[in-house]
Amino acid sequence: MDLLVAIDGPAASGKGTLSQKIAAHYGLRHLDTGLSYRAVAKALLDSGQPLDNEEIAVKVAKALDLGTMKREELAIHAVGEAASKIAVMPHVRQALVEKQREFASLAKGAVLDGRDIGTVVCPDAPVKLYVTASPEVRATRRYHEILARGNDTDEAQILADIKLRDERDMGRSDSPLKPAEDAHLLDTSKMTIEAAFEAAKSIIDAAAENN
Ligand SMILES: Nc1ncnc2c1ncn2[C@@H]1O[C@H](COP(=O)(O)OP(=O)(O)OP(=O)(O)O)[C@@H](O)[C@H]1O
Ligand SMILES: Nc1ccn([C@@H]2O[C@H](COP(=O)(O)O)[C@@H](O)[C@H]2O)c(=O)n1
Repeated sequence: MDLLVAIDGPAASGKGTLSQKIAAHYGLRHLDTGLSYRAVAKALLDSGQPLDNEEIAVKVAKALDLGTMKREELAIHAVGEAASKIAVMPHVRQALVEKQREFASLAKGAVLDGRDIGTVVCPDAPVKLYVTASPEVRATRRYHEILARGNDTDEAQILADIKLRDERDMGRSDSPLKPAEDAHLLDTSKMTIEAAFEAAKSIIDAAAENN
């Protein structure tokens, strides 16, 4: 299917899980754009460089090859926090958005997920979803995810981090996280992964019929 699906939402809302399932179901390529911000942040952390120097961060962003990003290496909670700090920098965003748009245009049908896909990266996408869940539900999901990876963690701290990250992502001046005007809202707080997928599928199938 030649279809572009834009999925946005806050941290741990389930947009990545949903995007993967949608991509597999419709035979589309998938780009988790959060990984690109994480990759830049991790490269800076690993090389002992500051997270608040835009010039350095832009160089790293421009050199990034989206094809080399490895989810397992970038999934660490602290890398997500660092990513949201460099994501406030307009020139870093510009460099990454360029690569993300290229992915979207080269692919014959794709799912992109992130924070600004429906509003900035692919504003003309025919299907846009804004996936959300309460901060408490998201913190509990992330807590269990970290425990399942065999790491110890503190759920209250995760909730505090999630709230801070929401503030940073929704409050920045460049490309803040918000639903596109034509996005379908999907609150998964009380939905299983399967139920969320079924709801998303109905939205996508209806949109595909109308196009
Ligand atoms: N509807 C759901 N019910 C229960 N657990 C869910 C649901 N959706 C996702 N999860 C789980 O919640 C966790 C976070 O999901 P996921 O990684 O997809 O979120 P995300 O929005 O992509 O997060 P991030 O922005 O931090 O990458 C995962 O462990 C996933 O399995
Ligand atoms: N399109 C995007 C995607 C991500 N970000 C920033 O990166 C952080 C990490 O993203 P995850 O989805 O992997 O959690 C996120 O908190 C955002 O600050 C972005 O700005 N735009």
